[in-house]
Amino acid sequence: MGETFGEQFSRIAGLMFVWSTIQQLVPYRVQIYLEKLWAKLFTFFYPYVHITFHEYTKGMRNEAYSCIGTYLGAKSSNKAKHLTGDKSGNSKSLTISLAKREETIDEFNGVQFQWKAFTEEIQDSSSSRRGGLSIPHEKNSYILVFHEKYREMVAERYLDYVIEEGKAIELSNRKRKLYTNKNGNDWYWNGGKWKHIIFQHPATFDTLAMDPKKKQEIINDLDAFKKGKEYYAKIGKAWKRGYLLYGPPGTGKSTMIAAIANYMEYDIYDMELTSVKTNSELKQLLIDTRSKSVIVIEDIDCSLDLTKKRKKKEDDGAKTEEKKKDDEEEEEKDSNSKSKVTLSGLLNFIDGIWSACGQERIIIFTTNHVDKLDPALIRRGRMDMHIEMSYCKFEAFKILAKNYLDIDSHPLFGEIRQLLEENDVSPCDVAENLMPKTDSGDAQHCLMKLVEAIKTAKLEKEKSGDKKESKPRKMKFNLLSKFNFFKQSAKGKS
Ligand SMILES: Nc1ncnc2c1ncn2[C@@H]1O[C@H](COP(=O)(O)OP(=O)(O)OP(=O)(O)O)[C@@H](O)[C@H]1O
Repeated sequence: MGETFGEQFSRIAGLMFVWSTIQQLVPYRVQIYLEKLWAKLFTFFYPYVHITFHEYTKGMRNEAYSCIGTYLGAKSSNKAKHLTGDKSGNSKSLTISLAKREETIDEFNGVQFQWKAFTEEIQDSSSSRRGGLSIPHEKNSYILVFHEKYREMVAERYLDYVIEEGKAIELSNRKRKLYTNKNGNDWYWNGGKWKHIIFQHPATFDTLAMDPKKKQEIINDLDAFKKGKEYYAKIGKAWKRGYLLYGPPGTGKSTMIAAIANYMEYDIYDMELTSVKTNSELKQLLIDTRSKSVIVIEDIDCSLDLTKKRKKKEDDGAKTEEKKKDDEEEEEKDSNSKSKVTLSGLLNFIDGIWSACGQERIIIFTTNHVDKLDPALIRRGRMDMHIEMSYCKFEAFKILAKNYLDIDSHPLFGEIRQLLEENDVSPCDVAENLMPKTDSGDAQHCLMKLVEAIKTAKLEKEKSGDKKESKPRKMKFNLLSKFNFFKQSAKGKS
């Protein structure tokens, strides 16, 4: 495979010329015989196979083309002479690709494969026919050339390898996105059902304050899921996993979502159910999501009145006809202003439709009130893991103290341990007190502040006589505002 494309083409052209001359000189019967001989001769003189990967097929962008481009760019950056560099908004670093008409050799299992970036200029004949200017546009493709004895290797291993490698490089190089189906201003919208911004959030499992054992269980589950492609295919199930995150406000449910997305290197789709009008719109939204993503429905109990129908059946038995009618009218008014997504629509969303629209997705529901949810929605198999995000106990506190104050121990730790055992304090409230307000704010000062805050909250609770109810958070932010805040502050710092 030392020849260039140019040399190969001139050899083919020579052979073609000989063949067309023969065709004109000999009778038809002899031509048929010669055709067979020609096929053998052609293979003998030119034993190479060409495979073309176009950028677009049937109007759709060909995923293989972009994976091949990424792979070749990475592999040939120190070999090919003409390369192009691109730093598009979606990529973390400079992307190198083969320049137009550039060739390169790739080696796989000791065999050499020749690649060429091919560009064909096409005149738009329809516009010139109508008297307008004919606008040239380009049709790009990559051509792979190999000796025909490697046909099997190419079909069974080499192409899979190139595409998988390309995907992996694309994944590590791309900026991840946070999508929403909600109306908003500063979102990038590409005509589909979702808009997006770049997802940047610093949360990791290291910074997440929770019981270390529980945390490890989640990490193990995610690891198993990541490696589960063959397993899910073997058992005939869609490659997806469902997590239900429940717990009081400020215990880190959204932070956990960010940590999961960062750990898995997935995009996030924040599904605002109240903006989805019908079940078919819900289905379309799901079909529009890409693999390697976390699909989140926050505060599922508030998004839809999923429990209404079930409860209504139970209550209806005890009502008078007049009361029933009044309630129905009230409900109708209510439902006109609300989403029409039903529980069964949502259940289809979780299992049925999944299999039809690709793989490798995690779906997360969050709620402050797990007891309000319909059991059908959260049964195991739909929500595979139920994760309780609870109040801050000492182990979780130590993680926050390390994150915020960079300390592993302090004389006040004993008292704090005791206070956290006796009182329900959310990690959010602990974090707020541990955050030094000025650069000179020292650990001692922050820990004292925390002790005081817990004691004051305890006294207030005792005064009001309500020992169980936790104080609701002053303001409720959705996932997008929370994550966008991190993005803005990261921008501010850079
Ligand atoms: N477990 C935790 N580990 C680390 N930080 C936490 C944790 N819980 C809360 N925080 C801090 O508190 C803030 C609020 O937490 P977060 O929004 O994740 O809670 P939430 O459970 O999603 O709350 P809500 O139910 O009100 O939406 C976070 O930005 C983070 O700084």
